[in-house]
Amino acid sequence: MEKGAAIVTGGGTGLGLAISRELGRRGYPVVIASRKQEHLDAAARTLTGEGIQVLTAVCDVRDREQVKAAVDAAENRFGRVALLVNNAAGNFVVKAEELSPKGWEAVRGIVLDGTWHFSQEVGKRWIAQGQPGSILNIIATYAWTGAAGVVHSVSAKAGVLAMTRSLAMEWGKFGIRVNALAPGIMVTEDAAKNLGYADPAVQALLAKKVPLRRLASTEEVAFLACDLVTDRHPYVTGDCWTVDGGLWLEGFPNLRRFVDGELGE
Ligand SMILES: CCCCCCCCC/C=C/C(=O)SCCNC(=O)CCNC(=O)[C@H](O)C(C)(C)COP(=O)(O)OP(=O)(O)OC[C@H]1O[C@@H](n2cnc3c(N)ncnc32)[C@H](O)[C@@H]1OP(=O)(O)O
Ligand SMILES: NC(=O)C1=CN([C@@H]2O[C@H](COP(=O)(O)OP(=O)(O)OC[C@H]3O[C@@H](n4cnc5c(N)ncnc54)[C@H](OP(=O)(O)O)[C@@H]3O)[C@@H](O)[C@H]2O)C=CC1
Repeated sequence: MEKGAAIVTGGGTGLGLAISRELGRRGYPVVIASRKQEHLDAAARTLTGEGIQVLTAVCDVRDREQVKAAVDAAENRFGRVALLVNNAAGNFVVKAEELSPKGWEAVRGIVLDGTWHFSQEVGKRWIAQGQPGSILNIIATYAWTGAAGVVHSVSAKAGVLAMTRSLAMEWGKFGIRVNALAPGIMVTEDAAKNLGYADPAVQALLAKKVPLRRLASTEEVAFLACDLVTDRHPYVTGDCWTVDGGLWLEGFPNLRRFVDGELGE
């Protein structure tokens, strides 16, 4: 039987691309949604070349109308959406006292509002259609520990974790599962640039802080993400799985020290 489609926000780059590839390998047509056509086109070429069915949707997750259009396009092309992965994010290191209202708004809008827009848009359709579904929200361990230097992202990811648990409770009776995944540090292009760890020397320092003594690959995180969002674990809902090599137990790196020039201790 044809599987419903999987929507992956931010599916053109980094972890989102790895998740899209793994879902494709598991037989799901994927809909990759993000702002930049060039990200989507490059990813679509790669995935199509690997035999995966792909639809691209140019979409800013902060804009409800664009989100609705993306879900409409997914349904028109593949009949039904079965899975949603809210992976899109924005982030940069900033001193809390210097963060501008628009900087706060940008990160909160992408992470918290974007996750809400897509979740409600697919959730209400699943309920109206009498169909089950599964949502996975990509967060970070600092959603529960807090972290210095990224107050906007921390606050938004904590909101997403609370949203995950709340929607799991409300929508369980409709057969809708809602979970979260907290990856460890991965070297993806924009994250490494925006958060200041593009330099391999900095990556080596970060790896030393991880109990498993290495950073995460997008592939290993994607594998767990796909286990959680697909029907491999049908009794898991409202939970957050961590795949970070044990880093959060040691404490997330203090990014404020990076902007204050106190790197290296
Ligand atoms: C080392 C160990 C690591 C270890 C770290 C380990 C990883 C930690 C977890 C990682 C989590 C992630 O989410 S990684 C995901 C990283 N990926 C991304 O960020 C890709 C997408 N990012 C973006 O598009 C942009 O960076 C972002 C700013 C978020 C959104 O873009 P927009 O076009 O919407 O916004 P803009 O108009 O450019 O900017 C909006 C406002 O934000 C301000 N702003 C933008 N960048 C700013 C900056 N660097 N510092 C201050 N302020 C900034 C601008 O000045 C604007 O405010 P005004 O001047 O007042 O107008
Ligand atoms: N990298 C890391 O170490 C960690 C990452 N994470 C989380 O993993 C996820 C993936 O991050 P990663 O792959 O590293 O980073 P990327 O920057 O590669 O991924 C972010 C994606 O979000 C998309 N995006 C950004 N803004 C918007 C928007 N307004 N509307 C739609 N799409 C948008 C981007 O595409 P486009 O530019 O085309 O819009 C991009 O594909 C994020 O949720 C991040 O918070 C968590 C812990 C650690």
